[in-house]
Order: sequence, then structure tokens, then C-alpha cells
Amino acid sequence: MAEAMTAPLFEKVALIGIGLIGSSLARVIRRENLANEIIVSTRSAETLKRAEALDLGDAYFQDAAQAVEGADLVVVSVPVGASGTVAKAIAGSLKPGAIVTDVGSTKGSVISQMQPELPDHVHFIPGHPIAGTEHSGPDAGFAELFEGRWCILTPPTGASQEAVSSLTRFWERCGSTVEVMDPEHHDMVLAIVSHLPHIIAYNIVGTADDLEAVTKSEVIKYSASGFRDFTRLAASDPTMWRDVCLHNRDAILEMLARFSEDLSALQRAIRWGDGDKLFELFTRTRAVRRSIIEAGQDIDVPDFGRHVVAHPKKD
Ligand SMILES: NC(=O)C1=CN([C@@H]2O[C@H](COP(=O)(O)OP(=O)(O)OC[C@H]3O[C@@H](n4cnc5c(N)ncnc54)[C@H](O)[C@@H]3O)[C@@H](O)[C@H]2O)C=CC1
Ligand SMILES: O=C(O)C(=O)Cc1ccc(O)cc1
Repeated sequence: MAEAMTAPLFEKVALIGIGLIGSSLARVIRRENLANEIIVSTRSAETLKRAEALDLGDAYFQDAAQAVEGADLVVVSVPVGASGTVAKAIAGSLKPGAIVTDVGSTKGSVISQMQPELPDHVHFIPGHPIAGTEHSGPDAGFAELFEGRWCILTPPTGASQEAVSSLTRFWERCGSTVEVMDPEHHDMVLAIVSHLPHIIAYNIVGTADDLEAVTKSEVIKYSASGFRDFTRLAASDPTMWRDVCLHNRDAILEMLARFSEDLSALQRAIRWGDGDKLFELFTRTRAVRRSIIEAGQDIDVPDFGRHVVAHPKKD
């Protein structure tokens, strides 16, 4: 009975892209015995060599088409702007009945890039683990990344329930809880909870960096304040976040417009000395933080930090 619990879910898994997310998957797949064979593929020869040195898989291919041959599960973990190129490259080599999924931070755009390229004989079930760090590359990954996190699946209408269940079981064995959602809803929700915070962080750190010409090293010197939290997000991978901004454009612009209005109201309250308004807002936002902690959804940042320090960026 115990053996059935730990039996591999897939015979052969192909991981296309072996950065933070792909390499975390490789590690958890091996640790949890989720597949008999792990095939690793990535565009750059240097990254592929590094993945091999880290012993992340059983076979390594620069050519994604070769990598997916005979695979039961294909996980595409590349910057969202590269999804269409990858789908086109693998389309002709996919095994009938294979599940093709991705981990991209945007869903509408990934679906419109990948869906038209993929053959009808595969099950395309897009996904997004809500788990990550500001680090990238194969060294940055770790098997525990998905533990206690959400993973959102956005299956197209008419998708095979069996394929959705199979992918759900996979993510559950990685430690995540799965939620199914429409891609449009996903993109709107993620715009406010993930994309905007990163954009705001990039902006505030950029502004401080511009000011540094005037204040010299004071930005670094006094950064053990609120600014430091923003610098972690603003250290995230530039390619990944450029693609997120370009590929969730409408939802991000809508949220940014709302954010700007609220910022103007805050600016007005400060200008006119409206202490009540400031106090009311700060009390409301403090309650949001408390409910996140009560729901057990706060990320232990120091622990995260400690772990990723041991796995510095390498891509
Ligand atoms: N970094 C994070 O915290 C999270 C990222 N994601 C999503 O996961 C995906 C991957 O992100 P990371 O692993 O963080 O990125 P990463 O930069 O660590 O790794 C990306 C990988 O894709 C490869 N790659 C790039 N273009 C390629 C192409 N055309 N063909 C084949 N391989 C290609 C790179 O060589 C690298 O191995 C992105 O779509 C991102 O939006 C999702 C959740 C969290
Ligand atoms: O590092 C952080 O705080 C993150 O927010 C990680 C992250 C980045 C992108 C995603 O699509 C999901 C999670």
C-alpha cells in the first residue's frame, strides 16, 4: 500500500527551461519519485552544462523537440515571451496523449501563443505555481519551493478531466494546493497581487537610484529600512519581468490606473494634513497583513533569504 502512494506519476517528464522553476521541479520530481525519467532541455549550452553538473536530470538536450520525444508530461518553464517559440519547436515531436503544461506568470498570453501551435492529440493544461524568489537560473532552485503554496491551473473548456486530475496530483505531490481558474481572472488577480508590487518596486528603486547622483551612497548606507524590502523584488530577473509586463499589459494598465488614483488621494491627504484619512487607510492595510498571516500565507522571508543565499543566481 505504501508503495502505491509513492509510485511515479509519469514514466518520462521533459522540463523545457531549467532556471529557478524548472530546476526546482527537477529536484522535487526526483526527491518525491514523481517520474522514472527526467529529461532536461534549455536553449543555452552553458545553462544545460550547469544543469548536468548539478545532476538535475537523466538526459540533456539543447533541442527541445528531441527532449519531448516519448514524454508523458512536458513542463515549459521559460520566460512567458518565449512560450510560442517553444510550442512551435516541440509540436511535431509530442507523444499522443501527453500532457503539456507551463508555469508562466501570465496565462492569457501564454495560451494564445501556445494553443494554436500544439497538436490536438495532446492535453494542454496551462499552470502557474504561486511560488518563487528573486533569483534565477539552475542553481537558484530548491525542492521545497512549492511546499505550502498555491498552484493555479487554467484548463481550456473541454479539457480532459483525467489530464487535469493527473496534473493536480503532480502539483499536490510537489507540496502545493491546486486551484482551477479562468485565464482572464488569473491575469487580473495576479496583476494586483504580484505584477504591480514588482513594478512598484522596480520604480521606487529606480527613483532612488536616480536620486543617488545627488545623495551619493546614502541610499545604500541607510537601506536597512523599508527600502530594503523593495530592493529584493527589484532584483528579480529582468527578462522574466519585461515579458510579464508586455504579456499582461491590459490587466497591469488597469490596475496601475487604479493605483495612481489612490496614490493621488493619498498625496492629497498628506498635502492637506488629513490625518484621519491617513490613519483610516493605515489601519485598514494593517488588517490586510494580519489576515494574510492568520491564513498562514505569509512567506518566511528570512528563511527564504537564507536558502537562496546558498544558491546564487547562475543563468
Ligand atoms: N521566478 C519566479 O519567482 C517565478 C517564475 N514563474 C514563471 O516561470 C517561468 C520561468 O521563470 P524562472 O524559472 O524564474 O526563470 P529563469 O530565468 O530562472 O529560467 C528560465 C529558463 O528558460 C530558458 N529559456 C529562455 N528562453 C528559452 C527558449 N526560447 N527555449 C528554451 N529555453 C529557454 C533559460 O535558459 C532558463 O533555463 C517564467 O515564465 C516565469 O514567469 C512562475 C512563478 C514564479
Ligand atoms: O519573490 C517573490 O516575492 C515573488 O513574488 C515570487 C513570484 C514571482 C512571480 C510569480 O509569478 C510568482 C511568484
